[in-house]
Amino acid sequence: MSAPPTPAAGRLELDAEALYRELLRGVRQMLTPATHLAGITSGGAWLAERLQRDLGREGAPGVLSSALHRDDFAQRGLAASAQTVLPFEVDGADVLVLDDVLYTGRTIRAVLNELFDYGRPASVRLAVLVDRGGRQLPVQADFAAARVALPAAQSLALARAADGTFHFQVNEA
Ligand SMILES: O=c1cc[nH]c(=O)[nH]1
Repeated sequence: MSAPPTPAAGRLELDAEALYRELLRGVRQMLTPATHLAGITSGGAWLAERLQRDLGREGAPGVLSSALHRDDFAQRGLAASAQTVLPFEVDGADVLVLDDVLYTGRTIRAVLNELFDYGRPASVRLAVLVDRGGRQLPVQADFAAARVALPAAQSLALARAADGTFHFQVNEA
């Protein structure tokens, strides 16, 4: 159900607002009334917040932080990043995890551990704005609004303007 691969352009042009609309369409098809959205901080949490609103859902979505379960915790320590907030009962829940960019799969592994610290969900699915390949773990998205191939030297992250609109930040290492 994911979009076909987008050919990697020499100069990457990713329209985050267009991809958001594609994500909204995909997520709408994945939802049941019992599904809870939970976004990975920070880009995924922004996506979940806007999706929750655009889907006309009550309350706030969950926020998941990978900080406590990162496999490089020893090197990085605890960054002053947002904390996990899950405003629903995790036991038995159907959880749809949102993230901006799926890359190695390590963040997803970490937030799954985080989620299971709060309970035993009935199911967990993953929807992302961009799948950039480069997986190091057996993780896949149930929905990706776009698939792109990027050189390892480039980092890609979602940014949010003051008016709430999205764009991508591409950085050369
Ligand atoms: O656990 C994690 C998550 C993201 N990136 C890493 O290198 N490790």
